[in-house]
Amino acid sequence: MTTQSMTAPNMTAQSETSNGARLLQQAQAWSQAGLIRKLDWMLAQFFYRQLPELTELELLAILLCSEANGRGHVCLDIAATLAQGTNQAQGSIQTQPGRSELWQQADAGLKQYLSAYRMQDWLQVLQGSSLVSCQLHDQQASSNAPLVLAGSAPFVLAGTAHQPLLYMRRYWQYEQLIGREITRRMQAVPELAVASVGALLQGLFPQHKRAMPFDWQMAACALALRSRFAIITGGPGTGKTTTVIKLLALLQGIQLTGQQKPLQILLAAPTGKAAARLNESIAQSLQQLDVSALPLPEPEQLKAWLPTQVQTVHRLLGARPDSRHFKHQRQNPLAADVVVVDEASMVDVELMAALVQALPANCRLYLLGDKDQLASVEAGSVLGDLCRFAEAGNYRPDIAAYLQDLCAARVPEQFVATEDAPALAQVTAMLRHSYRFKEGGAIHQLASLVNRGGTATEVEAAAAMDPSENARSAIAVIKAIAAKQDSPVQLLQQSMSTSVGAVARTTASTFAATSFGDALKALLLTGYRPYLTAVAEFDPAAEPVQRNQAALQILALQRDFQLLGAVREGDWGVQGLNTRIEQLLARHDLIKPQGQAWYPGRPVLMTRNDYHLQLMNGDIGVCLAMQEQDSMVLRVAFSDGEGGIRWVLPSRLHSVETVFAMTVHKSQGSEFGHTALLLPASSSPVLTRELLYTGITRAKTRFTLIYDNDAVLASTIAQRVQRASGFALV
Ligand SMILES: Nc1ncnc2c1ncn2[C@@H]1O[C@H](COP(=O)(O)OP(=O)(O)OP(=O)(O)O)[C@@H](O)[C@H]1O
Repeated sequence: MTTQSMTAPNMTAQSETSNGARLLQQAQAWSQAGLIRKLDWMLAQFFYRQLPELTELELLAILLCSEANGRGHVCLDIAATLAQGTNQAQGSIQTQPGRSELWQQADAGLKQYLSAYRMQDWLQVLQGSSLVSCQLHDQQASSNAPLVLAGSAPFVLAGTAHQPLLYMRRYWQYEQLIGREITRRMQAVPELAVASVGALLQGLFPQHKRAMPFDWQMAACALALRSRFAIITGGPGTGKTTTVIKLLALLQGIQLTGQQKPLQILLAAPTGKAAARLNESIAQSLQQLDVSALPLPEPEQLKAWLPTQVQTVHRLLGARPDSRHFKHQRQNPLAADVVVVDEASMVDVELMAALVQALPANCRLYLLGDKDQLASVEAGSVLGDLCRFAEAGNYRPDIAAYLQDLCAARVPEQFVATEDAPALAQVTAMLRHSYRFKEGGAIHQLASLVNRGGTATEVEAAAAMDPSENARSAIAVIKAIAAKQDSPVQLLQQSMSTSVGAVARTTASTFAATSFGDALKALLLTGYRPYLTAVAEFDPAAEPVQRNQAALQILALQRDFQLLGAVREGDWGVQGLNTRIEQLLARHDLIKPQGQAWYPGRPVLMTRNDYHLQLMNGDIGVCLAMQEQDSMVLRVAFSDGEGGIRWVLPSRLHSVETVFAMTVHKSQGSEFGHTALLLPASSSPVLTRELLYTGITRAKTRFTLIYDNDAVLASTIAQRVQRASGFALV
């Protein structure tokens, strides 16, 4: 491909139609260069074939809208695209070395296309397009407006004239649906007998056990009680599960007091792994729940009314194989009075829309999650968008007074706002104190520092003018945290400059030796040795009970160390790492693959739900050899979530990958004893503060950051995930 083939449009001489054809030619080159996806180009081409009269700008809009969806945006933010030009477009680069020159050319070509049009041109063309329904509205428009179906055009132009947003129609409908359902639930404030509720609340949060004068966990319960929709957000270990169990106890306590039947409560999480983890922490929270001080005739009865089983959101909704549609939807809603979704940051806009549609009208919906974690892999960042008031509180004076009544403590002044503070803020609670990591503990310190972009306080973070400067100065603090004696945070600098060409020239056997430095090798060998030693000691002929116990032990040891990668592909992507780690472990006799895909000790990650095998996306299993009758066979051991083992034939596992290393995205919803995160050598759009924060917060006891240079670390801290959406509605 030549430079010329990717150059800019000639807007003047040609007719619009032939410009359209030329744009598609360019788009093909852009997709070959990795700037956009093939799908984006093909979509624009499809429309052009159907409607050859489409103008260049309409085709460009289709192309960029599709490309934006591919990067997780719900819509194309036209103003941001025009303002940021290349920066915005750079988000689509898949860090694939060797592509960069072509990519730069493609990027320059696209930039020229963008610079040829002003916002007015976009608005004019899109408003007049047969492909676009126009739903532009004034920012002040009522959020209670009924859902307008916007005809049947495949695209919808929404937002405002200053910030127009172009949607593929279905994404626009998802947003409308979610907004409408949330607004409806927030407006339907249930009747509360404040005095008796206050007594129950005081019983669950006795004064002497409160960590600080104003207990945010208690406030979260109080806020959620008065609404059919609420959000509880907070970092790891801030007590989201503990709080929601108390909230559910309160709701059932109110039922008991009023001699009503128990509420039907359903608990869900987006992945099997997250559901399994929530199952464990629910069990722990229930055990710790002290109901003795509750003003009820038989307080212990309350515990029997609390749910213990968590399912995936897909299972809850009744997913159908190979279908986007669920068993439960508007015509066949869930039988539930309360639905709680944990790890809600991982729920994408499509799944959230399916969920809210499946709720009966009076059902309460509570979302829990860490707003600062990476958003869902699919389009949308629903929790992050809905949590935009969480830091500041923004409670109206009447809500602050209500909280003071119920919690017998004043809401700190900085969190109280004016009468017209947004409705969403009144149902959002942020838990601000970590009980798992010692406050001031090194991992917690590191996570907070990264989360604030290197600034000392949240207020400074919000006001930061130069994120790069803050991020650079944060590195000295990170080094100081790691340098403390016995620090659970470790920094490991590793040269990662090996180019793809060099890798190709290196034989497989010498490659690992040259690529992993001694310190990294030592880290990996120490990390994997305990579980691989247990695999080697696994007795293939043991009785089933002993066998299961040994397998459970191996799975627990496997979770003690996990390497996380920032990207999938490239020199230091997860796929390459897994291959090289296998080679390293084989050289040290810790595994014996002998050229086979399946071998004892191979850890595998489920990449899709498999309902037949009852295995969920995110489940991790370990391959083990065992004796069956007279022959040795391989079986993969997965936890069954109830303290037992599910043994699966390797040949039945179609959607698995080796997981010595996994991506940070896949690690969401999981925790590991020692977590090591590897950042690649050069900055890329995928290296963001949210990614680093998510990686750090997977660590329970130790965290190691493997990185090449300070610059990549600084740019990772400075760069934020920004996803376009129209959730300014609630
Ligand atoms: N108010 C509290 N006082 C003392 N300990 C608490 C309190 N709240 C929570 N904890 C403890 O802190 C730990 C973390 O709590 P919990 O699991 O509820 O947090 P979480 O926010 O749900 O965590 P995760 O990050 O795993 O989602 C638990 O051991 C819990 O018992």
